[in-house]
Amino acid sequence: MHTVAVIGAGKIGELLLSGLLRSGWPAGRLLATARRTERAEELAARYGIRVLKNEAAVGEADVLAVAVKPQDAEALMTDIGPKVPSGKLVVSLCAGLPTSFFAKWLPEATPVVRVMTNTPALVDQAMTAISAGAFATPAHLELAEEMFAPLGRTVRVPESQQDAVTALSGSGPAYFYYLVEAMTDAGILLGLPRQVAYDLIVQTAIGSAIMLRDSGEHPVKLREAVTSPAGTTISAIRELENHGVRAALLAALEAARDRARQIAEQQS
Ligand SMILES: NC(=O)C1=CN([C@@H]2O[C@H](COP(=O)(O)OP(=O)(O)OC[C@H]3O[C@@H](n4cnc5c(N)ncnc54)[C@H](O)[C@@H]3O)[C@@H](O)[C@H]2O)C=CC1
Ligand SMILES: O=C(O)[C@@H]1CCC=N1
Repeated sequence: MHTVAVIGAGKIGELLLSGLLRSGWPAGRLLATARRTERAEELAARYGIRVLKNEAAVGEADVLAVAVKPQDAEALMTDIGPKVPSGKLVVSLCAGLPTSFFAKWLPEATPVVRVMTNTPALVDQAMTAISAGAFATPAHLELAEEMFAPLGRTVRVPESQQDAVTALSGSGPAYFYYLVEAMTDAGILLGLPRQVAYDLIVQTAIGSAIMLRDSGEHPVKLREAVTSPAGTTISAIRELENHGVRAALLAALEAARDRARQIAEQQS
């Protein structure tokens, strides 16, 4: 079994650590690094893992899961890149950054796998897309899948699609939470107590999501089944169309994809 070091264990790094532990990955095979001492102590106490300095972790682990903000990746790689022994696998969780970004600092031919996961990893329902960089072999992709499969679903995509994936599923949970927040407000507008409105919409979201996953039906069919002639739903749909909600979603995801590209340009 491989030893994985989560380099920069913030929100996403902690999701990976906790997911691996829930899946039975031995604590002795997990390492983490953190910038602040209090954070290091917190992680060690919470998960019973060793939290080391970056240099010690990169020396000891076989797999380096880089989970710092993209804006912190250059400083991190300048620091640790020359100290990474050859033969390690680097798994980047960073939005925007191509695998070629990391090659600049790593020993020649170090395999890099780029992944984009999302926060439902906390409940083992993540969507993780995995791409091979130049030197990553099928065995490296399998190892990355072994790490992320316990957190939810995994899919392989060409690296050229990762910015779109980031816009769609990486940021995706935020759009659904935004929708729930806005629909709860709508319930308040219609006179419902906040908690009642919230409970109604959360259960409706869960039920709708499970139907999307399990029914095998296209979302258009599922929506048509709710939309009665001259009924209530079509009145709401007309307003969504009048307010350009579909066009807003297209523009929003394009903006997220463009921001991922911009992050890469700013860091290169
Ligand atoms: N939050 C999200 O939903 C998602 C985030 N990501 C990606 O995951 C990465 C991390 O994001 P978050 O966890 O949200 O950020 P975060 O800020 O919570 O975590 C990053 C951690 O890295 C630490 N760090 C920075 N430089 C370091 C260094 N030189 N040595 C050791 N530790 C260092 C920071 O102290 C922090 O704890 C980002 O690249 C982001 O693009 C990917 C998918 C989803
Ligand atoms: O907002 C961000 O940049 C990160 C990447 C995907 C989700 N959160």
